[in-house]
Amino acid sequence: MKPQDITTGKPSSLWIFGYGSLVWKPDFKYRRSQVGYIQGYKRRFWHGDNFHRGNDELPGRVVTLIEDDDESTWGVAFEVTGSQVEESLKYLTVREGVRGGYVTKMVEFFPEGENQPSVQALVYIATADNKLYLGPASSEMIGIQIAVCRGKSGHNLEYLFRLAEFMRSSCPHVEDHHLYSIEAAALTVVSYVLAAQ
Ligand SMILES: N[C@@H](CCC(=O)N[C@@H](CS)C(=O)NCC(=O)O)C(=O)O
Repeated sequence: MKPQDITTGKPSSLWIFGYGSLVWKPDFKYRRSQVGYIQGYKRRFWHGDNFHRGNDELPGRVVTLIEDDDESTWGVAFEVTGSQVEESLKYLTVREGVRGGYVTKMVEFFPEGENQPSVQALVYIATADNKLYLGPASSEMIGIQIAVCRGKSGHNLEYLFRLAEFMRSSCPHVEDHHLYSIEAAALTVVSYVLAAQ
């Protein structure tokens, strides 16, 4: 049972699992963070984004989680405590929910390293019934789409490259073929554009 504030009944601490922009841009105050993974999901660039990294005419591509019992997804969990709980949830409700179309779920988070106990963590997932959901496409097509999209938070390429940078630096043992094949496709587009200039 999660510790609750006896006056408000609200949780006095909460873990929030990030696997996309949250791993490099949480933008909320937290007590501590921990690299680790969740089981039963794979990360895919199958969600559309018409605000942060795209617009209505050219929606960008961002990540969501797809259920798959044989897969796991690495990212970062952030522990928020006290007033940070309400502040982070209020912020993420807008960033992830209102603007991103994500819904919340509780999952089991496994910190990296020996003998670290798992914890329950809140995660934001965009499901296939979401109006922004784009679904599967080839790495080449996703790379091209990312290479030409930008939104209010910046270029879609930044979103892709920073996630790839996080995985290489913090999870070098993880071979995320989906992520790195899209990165390679986007870099090919960028190299063609630069060569044509
Ligand atoms: N929920 C995932 C994905 C989050 C995500 O990438 N959400 C987008 C909303 S569509 C976002 O916050 N983008 C901010 C940005 O791109 O700077 C996570 O835990 O990291």
